[in-house]
Amino acid sequence: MRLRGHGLAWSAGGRRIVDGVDIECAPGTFTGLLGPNGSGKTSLLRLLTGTQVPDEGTVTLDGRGMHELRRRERARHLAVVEQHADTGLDLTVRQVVELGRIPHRGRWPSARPGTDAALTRAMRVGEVEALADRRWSTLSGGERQRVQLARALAQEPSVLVLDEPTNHLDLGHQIGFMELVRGLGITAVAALHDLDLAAAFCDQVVVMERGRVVAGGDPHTVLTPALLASVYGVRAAVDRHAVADRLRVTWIGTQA
Ligand SMILES: Nc1ncnc2c1ncn2[C@@H]1O[C@H](COP(=O)(O)OP(=O)(O)OP(=O)(O)O)[C@@H](O)[C@H]1O
Repeated sequence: MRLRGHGLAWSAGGRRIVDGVDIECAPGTFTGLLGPNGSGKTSLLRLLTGTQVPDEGTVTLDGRGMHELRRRERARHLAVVEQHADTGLDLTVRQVVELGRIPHRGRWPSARPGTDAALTRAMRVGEVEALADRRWSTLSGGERQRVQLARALAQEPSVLVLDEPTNHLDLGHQIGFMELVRGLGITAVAALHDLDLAAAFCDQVVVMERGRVVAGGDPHTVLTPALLASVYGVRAAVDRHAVADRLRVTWIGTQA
């Protein structure tokens, strides 16, 4: 599905947090949303998912207004992995993942646990089968992130929205997570801080600064030393790693 935000603006605390943003995520592509702390990435994602209503502008999913969709219908198309997700209840991992099935079957928990193929698949793909009977409250940060991804996968969405999904993950799981999201072949958009991961896995990156989009497009075109200096205030070299054959960002220092 095509996710599009047009002319999006949102203010809070007397300040423009998102300021005239246009963004388009083509079907089946992976978009990395980049930018310094406080630049508006989470706020923009909340507008795109319909969690927050924009003051100005529109969000559409395959041309239909996000707010025309009923909550359940929206949840059948679009899944969200938030930065600090919490269930509010002390559920087991299997129960948390099962929450993702509610939009499809309208009830929870399942009458016959283990018979839902989508649930079983999401547990397997998210690599959380071994944690199935553990209490959510006892999980590590990285384990919680993987369980939230499994819950989102259980929704069988066409669009996946992720807010800093790799921030608690070890190196192997970071790479595995990005490979997994890319391999799903669905429309995905993720706020990311790791520029190397974004360049390696995203079809396009969109860079925010003070609520505005300041650059967007192919990571290799967008992630230049000049952009990193102006947006992050960092002197950096950008080259292609000889062995990995991937774009590599090496920071040299902050700008004097
Ligand atoms: N409800 C709110 N009321 C007031 N200010 C807010 C509100 N929500 C967000 N902000 C402010 O808006 C700015 C953008 O926040 P946002 O969380 O979208 O940034 P971000 O790019 O996701 O940051 P980070 O990389 O640190 O996660 C911040 O300065 C934040 O303090």
